[in-house]
Amino acid sequence: MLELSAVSVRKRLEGVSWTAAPGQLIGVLGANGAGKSTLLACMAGQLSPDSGGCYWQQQQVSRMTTQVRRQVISYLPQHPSVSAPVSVGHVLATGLVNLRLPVALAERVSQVAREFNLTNLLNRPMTQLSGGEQRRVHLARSLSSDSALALCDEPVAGLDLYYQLRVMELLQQRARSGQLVCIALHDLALAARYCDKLILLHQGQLLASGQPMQVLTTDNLRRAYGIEARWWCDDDGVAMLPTLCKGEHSGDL
Ligand SMILES: Nc1ncnc2c1ncn2[C@@H]1O[C@H](COP(=O)(O)OP(=O)(O)OP(=O)(O)O)[C@@H](O)[C@H]1O
Repeated sequence: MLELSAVSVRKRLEGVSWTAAPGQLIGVLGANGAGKSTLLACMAGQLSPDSGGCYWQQQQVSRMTTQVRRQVISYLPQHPSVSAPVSVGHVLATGLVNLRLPVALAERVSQVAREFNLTNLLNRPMTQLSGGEQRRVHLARSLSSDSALALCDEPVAGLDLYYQLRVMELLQQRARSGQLVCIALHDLALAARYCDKLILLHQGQLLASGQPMQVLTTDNLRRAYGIEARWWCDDDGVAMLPTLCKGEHSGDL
């Protein structure tokens, strides 16, 4: 069980509380600057809260050793960086912190590469990939470990439509196999279609949480984003047409 209890972080997040059980795909939503990345970084133990706490199986994340945290939590930040000109295969292998045997490691790297259509890129340096290809490598790396909690900040940003759907399905599969997966997301239709539960932030505070259609209400969307939304749903999925609210805006444009 993941439990956030009245977490506040340097005026960027204020008193956010919620819980989530393993086996769920959780979407963290909100306008630019709402606090999504701050929340994920805090859950990953990259930022320590000023007050409150983030607990995984009753252990405070900020008090875990780095080694334990890397075994329990995989975290894909919004802007991961690779400083050295390393190959795709090398980046994938560094994500497999829980595997020690070289044969098992090599097999798992091939498997992950196949899953994310990266087999042909395994020997290429990261610096020679397109933005979307680099994103897929980072995603593959963060989802390749058998950590119990996976945190991904905007996993589908910069991906084409095929890979957006493919990645959302993979994230859903991870959740169905028992992982707790939390992602920050801007696409509300993908959130409605794939996530089990949504957390909607507004100006660093929790505006709503629950099942997608309980959270994505007209009032909440107007308040959080300054938009009106029209929805279409059928057996194949969910689509949304957003329009700006007349005479008001949630941002600072
Ligand atoms: N390193 C930092 N130091 C101080 N304030 C920061 C820092 N990073 C972000 N902030 C501020 O904290 C608030 C929340 O930022 P955060 O990155 O969590 O938003 P977000 O919801 O992820 O936004 P986006 O959708 O634009 O990625 C914003 O007001 C931002 O300006």
